[in-house]
Order: sequence, then structure tokens, then C-alpha cells
Amino acid sequence: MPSADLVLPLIDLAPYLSPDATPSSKATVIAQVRAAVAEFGFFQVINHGIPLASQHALIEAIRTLMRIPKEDKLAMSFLKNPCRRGYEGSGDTFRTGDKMHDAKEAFYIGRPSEKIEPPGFHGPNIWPSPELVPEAEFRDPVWSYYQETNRLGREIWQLLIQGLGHPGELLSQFTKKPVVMMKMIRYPPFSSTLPGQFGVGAHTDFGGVTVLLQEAGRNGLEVEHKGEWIPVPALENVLVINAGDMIAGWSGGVYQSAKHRVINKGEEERISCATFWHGDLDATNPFIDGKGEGAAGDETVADLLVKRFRSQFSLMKGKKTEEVVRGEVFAH
Ligand SMILES: O=C(O)CCC(=O)C(=O)O
Ligand SMILES: [Fe+2]
Repeated sequence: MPSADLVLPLIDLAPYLSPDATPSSKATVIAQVRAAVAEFGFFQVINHGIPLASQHALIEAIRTLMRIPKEDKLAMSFLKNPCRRGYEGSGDTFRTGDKMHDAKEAFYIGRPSEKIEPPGFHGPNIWPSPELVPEAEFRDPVWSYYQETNRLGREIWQLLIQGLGHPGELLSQFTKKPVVMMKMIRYPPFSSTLPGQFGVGAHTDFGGVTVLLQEAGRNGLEVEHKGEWIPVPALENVLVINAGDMIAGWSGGVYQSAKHRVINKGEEERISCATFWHGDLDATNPFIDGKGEGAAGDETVADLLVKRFRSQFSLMKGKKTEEVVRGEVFAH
């Protein structure tokens, strides 16, 4: 049962991000973020710098895309894409140990690069043709939000780095060409899901910082804390931030990567968007110069993402393993 008493910390980023932030106001935010991620692995933020209009435009864009005919969505399937961009249908991913596939459908974009680079992390994005969805209704708002969320992810990384006592500039050591994937998600209404089916089953995120936008009023996210599920209300202009397993490992366990899940109990669809801000593919733990003991010592970001994908996900029966393994390392 979700706990009614526990709430995630809500942190005001203005004293850190605003032009008149002082060293002492910044230090306060750094300490708040450290305490929240150490305790919960998650926190919520206000005054994060992403304009509300950009958030609304993104949500509308996702809704628009998800309404195009199924065959047009499937023509953009991520299962056919070597760097896991494009459309994921309901049921395409299935976590090892889960009873049922996720109900959600999603669409992925990432940092665009002209050519596909092995092992399938960098490459061009897929966009619906303008005849299908005019650029002003999907590509433009999505790309503009991607840049905003990318910027915020960078700020959050710097907060976390400083929370460990390092200078924020350490970020530049592992973010020359970071992997930043954005997953736009639609959860069907409750009545369209199977009994016992989750929108997204319980999982931890693999990698670095996750920035999550939830459509206001469409609740459903729950975070595990000491064996209880804390509901995270979907509030207007409040973003949810969490640390993935890579951060937990790199921090030597100071930061937590908490389990979370989504159940859309409402009779309306729920739209959300998660940005997974990892790091350079060849980066190793920047806090121990790659030589330290413990989690993720010599492991690169690419090793970690590939490994976690393989261990956490399996396919629904009937799908060919090679369809998934071929460069598709980004399931979350
Ligand atoms: O949609 C949400 O609220 C959360 C999604 C999530 O946890 C994920 O995609 O990893
Ligand atoms: Fe997640």
C-alpha cells in the first residue's frame, strides 16, 4: 500500500540557479539535494528554469504523436533502430522477474549525431514525417524541451558532484559527448490495462540523473522508501529528479537509486517524459580516478548501460532476442 504520510522533499532551485545566487545560498541547495538523494534517491524541484509553456507544448506534442495510426507508429519502431530511437509499443519491454509486460507506450530521442556509432548509443533521431505530424506540432516543441531538460540535467549533476565535496567543473571530465536519452511516455487509462498490469513495473533507473515531467493531475508514480511506496503527486511546474544506479555506484553508496513504478489508476491517459542524463561512453567513476574499489571502479558508462539492459530486461514471448540485443541498450 502507498504510504499517506511520507512525501518526497521539494527543493527550490532558485537560490542556486538565479543570477543573484550567492555562495551561501548555493551551498544550502547543494546540502538539500545531497540530503534528499542520500535518503530517498528522489526529490522534486520548483524554479528549475524550464518554462511552463515548453512543458505544456511537450505534453501536447506527445499526445499528438501517440494518436497517429498504430501502423504509422510501428513504422518508426525502436526495435528496428540501431540506436534505439523511435517508437516503443505497449508490451515491447518486459523486465526479468515481472509477471506482465508494461502497459506504457513511448517514443525516444537522444543527442543527434549524423552517423550511427557502435555500440548503438549515438546516431540520428527519428521524427515523424511532416505530412503525418507537422514539425510545429511535434519535432519543434520536443527538440526545444530536450534542450531545456538537457541543461537542467547538467545543473543537477553539478549539484550532486558538489554534494560529494568536489568542484562542479568535474562534470566536464565525463560529459564531452554525454549520452542523454529522452523517453516520452503515454500510459493508457486504467480500464485499458490488464488486471495486475503496471504502467511501468518496479525498477531502478540504470545510469545518471533522471529528470521527469509528469502531466499535472495525472498521478501514478510511486517511489519505494524503506519498504513503503510513496506516491509522488503530478504537480504543475514541479519536476521530479532521481539518481540512477551509476550515480549510486560512483558515489560509493552516499546517493541512493530508489525503486519506482507507475500505476495509472485514472480513467484518462497519463503523459510523462523522462530524460536520462548519463555521461560519456568511455567515462569511468570520476570520483575515484577510475582506480577505486567497489562499484563501477573501472567500468565505463557503456559497459554499465549494456550490462544493466541485459540483466534487467527480457522480451515478451514471441519476440526475437536478436531484435532487442542489436544495439538496443537503452531500455529503462
Ligand atoms: O512516467 C513516470 O512517471 C516514470 C517513468 C520511469 O520511471 C521511467 O521511464 O524510467
Ligand atoms: Fe524510471
